[in-house]
Amino acid sequence: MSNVHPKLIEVVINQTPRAMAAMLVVSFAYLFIFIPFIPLIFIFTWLLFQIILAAYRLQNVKMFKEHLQNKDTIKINKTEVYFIVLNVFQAAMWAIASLLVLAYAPQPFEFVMFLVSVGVITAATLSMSSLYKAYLIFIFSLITPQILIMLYYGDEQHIALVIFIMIYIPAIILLSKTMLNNRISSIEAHEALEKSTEKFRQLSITDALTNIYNRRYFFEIAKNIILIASREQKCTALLMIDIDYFKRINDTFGHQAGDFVLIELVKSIKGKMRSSDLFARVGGEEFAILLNNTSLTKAKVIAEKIRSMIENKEFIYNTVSIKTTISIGISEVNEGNFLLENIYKKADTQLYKAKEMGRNRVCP
Ligand SMILES: Nc1nc2c(ncn2[C@@H]2O[C@H](COP(=O)(O)OP(=O)(O)OP(=O)(O)O)[C@@H](O)[C@H]2O)c(=O)[nH]1
Repeated sequence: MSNVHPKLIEVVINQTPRAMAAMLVVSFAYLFIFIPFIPLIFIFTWLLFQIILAAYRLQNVKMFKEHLQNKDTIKINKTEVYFIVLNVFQAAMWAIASLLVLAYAPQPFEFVMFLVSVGVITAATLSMSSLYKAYLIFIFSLITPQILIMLYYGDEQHIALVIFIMIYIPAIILLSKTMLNNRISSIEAHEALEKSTEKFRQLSITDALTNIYNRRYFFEIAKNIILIASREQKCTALLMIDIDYFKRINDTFGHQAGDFVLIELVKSIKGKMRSSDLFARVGGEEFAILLNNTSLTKAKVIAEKIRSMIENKEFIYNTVSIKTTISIGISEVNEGNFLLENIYKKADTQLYKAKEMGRNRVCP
């Protein structure tokens, strides 16, 4: 990414249109104040350039938006350089405005231009200090001609203003730096909060042992999937899987070996699933798989593949080989059966049947 945080660029994107509107208001005020003194051709050409510059700066903001969206670092950096160039031009326009006043308007109108520059710098502190480099270049390009003009007059009042600006500029830079640091801290705090919220969300929907979804999340999401499937008239099937005689594994090899079998079994089944399927641990050694876009016939084939894979698998725990089997009950979503509770109950009944029929089998 660019050296500047995208959120800081977003601040500039939001502020620039307002800053341009204010800049044009001040430009028109300049026109009305100095029209009696400055030749029309100069003052209107100057105003025209200000309007063109404002249009370019709005276009610059659009480019920032586009490149931020595409996360195109190189183009963001280029747009930042373009932003700085446009700001230097903007500062130059105010320098030209001051020179026109110097050349055509009587004293003490140069003070008006001085105040305008101080006003523009103050506004820029609010609108563009997020792009700090650009901001510093802008304020120095804007204030240097003013200092030179004040020094050119050289009397007490003008020198007093130079002294004022020598105090004001460091103060406003300090203020802008504080504002920038506060913005960065609040962006970082916001990001940290988003990360921990996401982490908590993940924890709240995931089973800690097997890392697949938990029962609560399964019921939450399965309802929506079934609703969409029934609306789109797509078939969906539910597999209920239970490990056979799992208690024996715990009793024979220990609880940790049981945990190991659960983890490895989940990994193996996961390898056979599509990303659109919903796989969850719904009980101690009980799992549910909602197969999206799958008919009962297809679900039977998938269930049989999973069953035989587990039957043939050796779970090697600390050099000890553990063998196990699973029983699977199936039910499908159809016109008369699209309530999750009913579908779940049906699959559970079929699972119970599979157990009764001797286990290690699929019961549709
Ligand atoms: N290691 C381990 N065991 C668990 C976990 N959750 C549940 N169990 C055990 O799973 C076993 C389930 O036993 P039962 O409900 O009797 O079922 P089973 O022995 O699998 O027999 P059938 O289901 O009838 O084939 C119990 O001993 C539970 O303690 C877990 O997270 N880790």
